[in-house]
This record gives sequence, structure tokens and C-alpha cells, in this order.
Amino acid sequence: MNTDPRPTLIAAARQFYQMGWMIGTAGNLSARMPDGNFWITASGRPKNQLITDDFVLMTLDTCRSEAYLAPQQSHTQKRPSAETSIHAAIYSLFPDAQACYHVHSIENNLVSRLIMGDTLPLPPLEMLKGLGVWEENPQVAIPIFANHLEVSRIADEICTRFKTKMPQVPVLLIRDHGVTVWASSLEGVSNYLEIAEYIFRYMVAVK
Ligand SMILES: CSCCC(=O)C(=O)COP(=O)(O)O
Ligand SMILES: [Zn+2]
Repeated sequence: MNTDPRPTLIAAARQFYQMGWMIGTAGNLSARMPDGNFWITASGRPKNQLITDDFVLMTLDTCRSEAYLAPQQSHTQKRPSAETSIHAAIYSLFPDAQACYHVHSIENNLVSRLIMGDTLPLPPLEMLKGLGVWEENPQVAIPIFANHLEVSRIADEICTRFKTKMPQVPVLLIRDHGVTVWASSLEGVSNYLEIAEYIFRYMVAVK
């Protein structure tokens, strides 16, 4: 990804706002640069009217708590997304990930409560091929994490769990909060998010 990803992130946020997935200031989007740093939405910005100044460039160090984030623009008033540690965890865990999107939809909140365990089985839909699963009658489950007030705790739990068991598809849920998806391109991450949200809509509809 050599070009500035911010215009694409702005357009994606507007689209997701219109879908009802980034209502108000909800959600955050990021994209990694060739040098390993990543652009992420600034905290608390209305997602239907982002401008290129509404992003913060972050340095990625290691997969550990808040200490692994060093804002490169500390002289400005802008704060990176409160959930930056989750994006940093994803980039640390998945070297191929170039973009990471997090949104809040009614459906992703509802499905996170269909089961109180830490994984959610998905129906064996054809749409799973869009998440890279090419199997007859696929048995796919996505991880669910608890929604701690201290976001770095969520990031730490993602690191801990994924280091021992990688997810089957690049999707995770935070209960009563939202979904996070990642991919090796900006185009890919939008597709993954739309497919995940389709599956969640289906699950809510059949319930
Ligand atoms: C009303 S959204 C509450 C915070 C949140 O979950 C979110 O996704 C947005 O946080 P940010 O700091 O990225 O604006
Ligand atoms: Zn959120």
C-alpha cells in the first residue's frame, strides 16, 4: 500500500455510516503503510464527515499493552482512537494485515449475545467463501471477547488467545460492542466486513 490510504478510509467510513454501522462517532478504521506505521482514525470524530486531518499516524512496536503505541504527532491535540491497541494487536499478530476495520452494528451486537461462550458458530453459508473458506458444509466459528472498559485488556486477551489458537477467518467480535475485521488490502477489508455483516443479518433473521 504505497499511496495515502486516508481518502479510502474516509469514503469507507461514510459508506458504513450510511449502513448504520458507524453511527455518530462509533467505530474506527486503520491502514498500514509500507514502513509498518499505520494511519488510524482520531478518537471521537463523526464518522460521516471525516477529513484527512482526522487521522493519527501510529508506530507499531510489539504486541503488548498500551506501551506498544507511540503517537507520532504528540504535539497536536488529536488523540488516536481509544481502540488503537486492538488495531496494533492485529497488525502485530498478522504481518500480512494491511487494514483493520471496527464497526458497531445492531446485528453484530445481537449475535454477540446468541451464545455466552467465547466462540460463535457461523451458519454454513455460501458467503463464507468470501471470507476464504472453500469447504463443503463449512464448520466455522469466530472468537468473541469480553468488552472491558480498559481497552488494552481486550487487546491483551486477543494477543494471548490468538498466539495459541489462530482464528479460522479474519473476524472477531467484542460482546455488546462490535466487530473487527482485517485483510491484506483496503478492498479486501471492506469485502470481509460486508460479508461478516451479511452473515450476522442472516443469523438475526433466522433467530
Ligand atoms: C460511541 S462509540 C464508543 C467508543 C467506541 O467503541 C468506538 O468504536 C469509537 O471510539 P474512537 O475512540 O475510535 O472514536
Ligand atoms: Zn468500538
